[in-house]
Amino acid sequence: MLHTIEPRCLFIYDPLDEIGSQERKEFTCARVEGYKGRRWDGFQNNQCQGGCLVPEEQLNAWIHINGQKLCSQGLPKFPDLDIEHDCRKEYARYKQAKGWKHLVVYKSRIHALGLYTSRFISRGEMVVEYIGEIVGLRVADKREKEYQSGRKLQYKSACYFFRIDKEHIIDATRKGGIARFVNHSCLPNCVAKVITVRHEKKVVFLAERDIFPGEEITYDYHFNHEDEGKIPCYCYSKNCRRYMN
Ligand SMILES: C[S@@+](CC[C@H](N)C(=O)[O-])C[C@H]1O[C@@H](n2cnc3c(N)ncnc32)[C@H](O)[C@@H]1O
Repeated sequence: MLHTIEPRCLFIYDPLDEIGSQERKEFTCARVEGYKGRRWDGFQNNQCQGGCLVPEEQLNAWIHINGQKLCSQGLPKFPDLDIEHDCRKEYARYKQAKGWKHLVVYKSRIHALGLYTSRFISRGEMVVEYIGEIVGLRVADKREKEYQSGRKLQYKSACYFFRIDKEHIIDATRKGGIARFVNHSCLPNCVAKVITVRHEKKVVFLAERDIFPGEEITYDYHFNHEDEGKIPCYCYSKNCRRYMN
């Protein structure tokens, strides 16, 4: 399947609409792939607003490793997403507190691997940064073909491109962080946002609501609806649009 990295293919998505601003940006996850879904083995049936809870013993293991408490008591309060707040400050806080330490890559019932939290995350908190190589469209096009060709088999089944603006893509395929494992949901618990820190663009995922230990971290990929071929969605949320594009 093809990725949507050409400008004409990409949906112009404004995450700021979702957090109450009129300002428009142009970025999204740049990935298209058909997938047949997976059985729900190993997962509890109790859903949390489209989230996904891992088996309890697994969660206990993570909490044991991370030394985290299951509840939000004692954690600092973060501002509501409706209220304008300084994302750069939140970014600095995340970096200082090593905010990614509580995130775990684990099998997902949505697709292959997913990213989970082992601790409570408050609404408005920065969850993770999408890290990778920043490349131009031409390089991204070339790499896309390379990844899709038989030569790089390990990258064939998943693509880790995130478009940050008209000219740049973050490629997390070979050099990337754990945010590349964040799956799409039609009822996500995070929203993606591009911020500028010291003249550099960063992609950050912010919690759109409180997220509980064991929940899978998700955001809405906002794939372009005009892409040829429908890509089935397996987010299993109650308002699933059935297709990612
Ligand atoms: C950035 S990867 C996400 C991580 C991926 N699960 C992995 O294990 O590498 C994006 C790809 O995951 C798959 N995916 C993510 N969310 C999905 C969903 N809701 N339904 C179907 N496939 C999904 C699609 O193949 C998509 O192109």
